Amino acid sequence: MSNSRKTMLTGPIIRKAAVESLVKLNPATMMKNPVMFVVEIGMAIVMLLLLFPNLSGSGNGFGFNLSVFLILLFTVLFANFAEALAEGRGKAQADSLKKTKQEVTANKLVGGALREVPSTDLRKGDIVVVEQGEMIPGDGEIIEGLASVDESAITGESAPVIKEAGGDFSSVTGGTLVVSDVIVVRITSDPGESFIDRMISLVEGAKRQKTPNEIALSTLLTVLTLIFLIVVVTLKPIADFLNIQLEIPVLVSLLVCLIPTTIGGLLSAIGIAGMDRVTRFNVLAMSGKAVEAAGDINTMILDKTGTITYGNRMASEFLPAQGEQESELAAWAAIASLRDETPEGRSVIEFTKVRGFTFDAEMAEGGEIVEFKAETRMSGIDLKDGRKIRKGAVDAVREWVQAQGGTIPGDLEQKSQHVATEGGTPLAVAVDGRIYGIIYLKDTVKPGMKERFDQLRKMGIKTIMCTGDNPLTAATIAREAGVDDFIAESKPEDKIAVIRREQAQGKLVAMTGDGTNDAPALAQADVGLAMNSGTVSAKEAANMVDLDSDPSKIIEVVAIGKQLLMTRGALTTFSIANDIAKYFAIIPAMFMLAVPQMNTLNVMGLGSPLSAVLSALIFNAVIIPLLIPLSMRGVAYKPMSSQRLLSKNLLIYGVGGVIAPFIGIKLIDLVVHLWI
Ligand SMILES: Nc1ncnc2c1ncn2[C@@H]1O[C@H](COP(=O)(O)OP(=O)(O)OP(=O)(O)O)[C@@H](O)[C@H]1O
Ligand SMILES: [K+]
Ligand SMILES: [Mg+2]
Repeated sequence: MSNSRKTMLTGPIIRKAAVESLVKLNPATMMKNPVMFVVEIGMAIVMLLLLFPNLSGSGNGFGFNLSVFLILLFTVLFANFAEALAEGRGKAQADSLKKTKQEVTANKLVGGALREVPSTDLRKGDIVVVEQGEMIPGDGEIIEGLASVDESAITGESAPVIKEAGGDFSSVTGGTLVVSDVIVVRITSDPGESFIDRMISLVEGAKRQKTPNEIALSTLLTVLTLIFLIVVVTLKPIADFLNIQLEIPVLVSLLVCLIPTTIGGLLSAIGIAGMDRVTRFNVLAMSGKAVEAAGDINTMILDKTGTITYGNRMASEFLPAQGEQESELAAWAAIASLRDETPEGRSVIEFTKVRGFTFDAEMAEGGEIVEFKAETRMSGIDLKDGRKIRKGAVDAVREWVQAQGGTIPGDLEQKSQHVATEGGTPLAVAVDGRIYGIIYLKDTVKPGMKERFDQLRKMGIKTIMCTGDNPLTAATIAREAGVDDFIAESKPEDKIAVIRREQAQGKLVAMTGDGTNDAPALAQADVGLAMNSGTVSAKEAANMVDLDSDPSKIIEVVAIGKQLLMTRGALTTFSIANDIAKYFAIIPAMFMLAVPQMNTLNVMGLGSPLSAVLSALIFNAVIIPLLIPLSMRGVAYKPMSSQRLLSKNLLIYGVGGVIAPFIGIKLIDLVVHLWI
């Protein structure tokens, strides 16, 4: 994983955050966080009383008021610090990304000749030539050639990757380096809209918008704050009427202790840190909403090949049909694969050679290539002499042969079933109306898949495996990997159908994809994770991009999303439970201040009424920085059902939240009482 994305909380980031927390005191900024804004106003009122002591009546003395003022100031600063710290890490990443975004000279193709232009002048649709040792000047798609590209600037992965025209590995990113060969690239983004630009603004949080969940929660917190504000403000005239003296700094302290300052101070840090965890995992989420949606996923759609299995389906056996020769089957299989650049195609040629079979490569010259398509599930070549050669999914080839009036060998079914029950993929090979036999493509389920699917099941997530393979292979792999359900012989449009079906039942669906034909499904899914190696259209349709191009990462992304939602829930519970406990410290103290005979209310045995108020206020302030590490790291997460999670968290953070202030305030009071 990238070093730049592993940015730690270093000294400079912490120092910058400290300065930022002062800058954020600006009321215009504070207003965006109503809970903390109320604290700031309270602080301003107490400051006025400090400056103009005549404004209030007798008062509890300068020392007390100064203490209240300072504690309130630190309460706001702590909250600002939490947010600045969370933002700081992103800004540091953005800085390191900006360094990679240097202007380079591009070789633009204009009217058949090359012209040198600055990369910033490139527009969508321009064609550039990039040679060995040169930086790719902008995002684009290779239209000619093949090259190995060092993408470490964005992925952090130092091993170069092969990029080539056509297919699913044709997209290149500006700022990455061509380490060998030459490619012709069609630019696909205008200046300022490139992938790196988007990455920078994402990690910088420039375009950070509150997610629907966050908005709902902050609305709730604002309403709570308003209610307490009204309660506390009306307390004053009532007390005056009863001739009970309630000092303004005490009322402000009461208010600040009652309103949900802990979660109010940490809320945005939790959200930013959640996004940050995803980024450090080398996944780019286009919005916080996408990350949260990942946490709420009910259904996950996974490809078989490359996601659940390694995906390097290799030819490993030729099974000639009855009466056919293995050598002939091998030769036709190889000729059908001569121009098939898929891993499957290459492996057929490779295997034919390994087995020592020969074939006449010249036969293919002048022929018309039939590329592999997920829709037809076949590939091959139409020879110059009129013969048509195909290899592909057994049912597809069978239909193709029958359509030409050919016959189907009696043992075809049994042989392909044999391959399928072992979890392999059978490819039938045919020339015109004659089927020569079957190629056995082997693939292996990635280790640890069963455990991961078990975890998903515990989280209550249903997994559906989609594959273009036949039902028997699909069933074997599904069983081996432990997915809940599978769809075999699926075409790209079937994925959309599955997603729509699940969504119609009110489910949130996640999927991964890389090809152009995955793009509509990626857009339809609530969480669409595209592979960085994939096509531009797939990446644009998705709301997340995995820079490491590992489709099975979707499982961890869901876990990170869940952790974000849980962290927010846990700290909200803790915060509100805390406030409840504070009543017991501060309300008796208030009345004891006014009516000393009410000493029996001092259930916590606190030193004095004034030290009780200050201790509650200090606890209220320091709990914020104490919880910063938890907000940034996220609460510990074990896969289990939402129901169990909820009750577990209510127990830990609810009960813990009620108990903690009693202990904390009591301890603080022991020290504070020495001064007051
Ligand atoms: N290069 C190829 N030439 C001919 N047929 C192929 C080739 N590659 C795959 N096939 C056949 O086409 C079917 C569909 O392939 P496709 O890659 O679309 O889906 P898949 O890899 O099986 O499923 P997924 O990638 O969704 O897990 C395969 O099961 C196989 O039978
Ligand atoms: K509070
Ligand atoms: Mg595939």
